[in-house]
Amino acid sequence: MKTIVITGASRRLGLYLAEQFIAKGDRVFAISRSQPNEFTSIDSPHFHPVQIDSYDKHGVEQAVSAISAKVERIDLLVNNASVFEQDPDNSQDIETKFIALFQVHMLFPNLLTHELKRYMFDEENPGVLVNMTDIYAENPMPERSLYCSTKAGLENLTRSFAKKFAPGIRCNSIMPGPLQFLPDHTQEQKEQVLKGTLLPFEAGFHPVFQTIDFIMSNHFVTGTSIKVDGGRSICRG
Ligand SMILES: NC(=O)C1=CN([C@@H]2O[C@H](COP(=O)(O)OP(=O)(O)OC[C@H]3O[C@@H](n4cnc5c(N)ncnc54)[C@H](OP(=O)(O)O)[C@@H]3O)[C@@H](O)[C@H]2O)C=CC1
Ligand SMILES: Nc1nc2c(c(=O)[nH]1)N=C([C@H](O)[C@@H](O)CO)CN2
Repeated sequence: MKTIVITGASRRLGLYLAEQFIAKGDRVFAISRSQPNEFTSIDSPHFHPVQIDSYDKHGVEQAVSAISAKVERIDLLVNNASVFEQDPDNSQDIETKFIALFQVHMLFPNLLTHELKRYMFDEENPGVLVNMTDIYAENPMPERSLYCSTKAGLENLTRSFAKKFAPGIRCNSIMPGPLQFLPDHTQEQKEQVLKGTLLPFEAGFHPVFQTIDFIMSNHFVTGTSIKVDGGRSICRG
């Protein structure tokens, strides 16, 4: 049984990963700001919801307090929480929005990783860190510059972590493409995205689970990023 910590676990990819690892027989600490109904249907003594107030320093303290009381070893930390928002129309709102995105995409993952690394660091059996970034970290959408730049920051942090923590922790990122649209995506937006994707379909979340499984099983992979994007990153203009 492995011990897995996932942030942003209340819905979509985070929830999917939690369910998959529980189904595999692993122990999961699901960090989220809310306790969705779906959590009650995960009927396992190895499922541990960890509720936090927000993705900031206080939230890290809440998560670490709950997790450290129950673990001696963490095999995988997935920094998954994310805010997918357009840039504000009003430049006066940039500071507030930028700080919020920085907190979720960079500060929280950084602080949480540093607080939990003592449970992951083992030169004989390195723990694994996976940061969820985005293909748009490399080739940004100008209308989402705050989102893209903070995801790019998480990309860079991942490489720093790989250098800092080797050989005791292996640190990598996953850059997804269109996994699953959000409810507020219009049909036109969806068609636009898939038209610019070599494999033009919503992949769903399983390809990310498969990629994490690969990263965990391959002991010579660290400091890199794996695109799971249907070829969108070489196709989008
Ligand atoms: N879905 C896709 O097609 C793609 C996804 N990705 C990346 O993959 C990861 C998972 O994607 P997906 O499941 O769609 O992510 P979501 O947009 O569904 O958000 C995931 C989690 O992030 C937290 N979150 C969302 N909005 C906010 C907010 N405004 N303030 C604070 N926390 C928030 C929530 O955590 P909580 O549970 O605590 O509420 C939520 O469960 C993300 O890092 C995303 O950037 C990248 C490219 C494509
Ligand atoms: N936190 C999120 N980040 C991203 C999402 C999402 O739903 N939540 N979705 C994308 C996809 O690119 C989607 O918009 C289809 O293009 C990017 N990041």
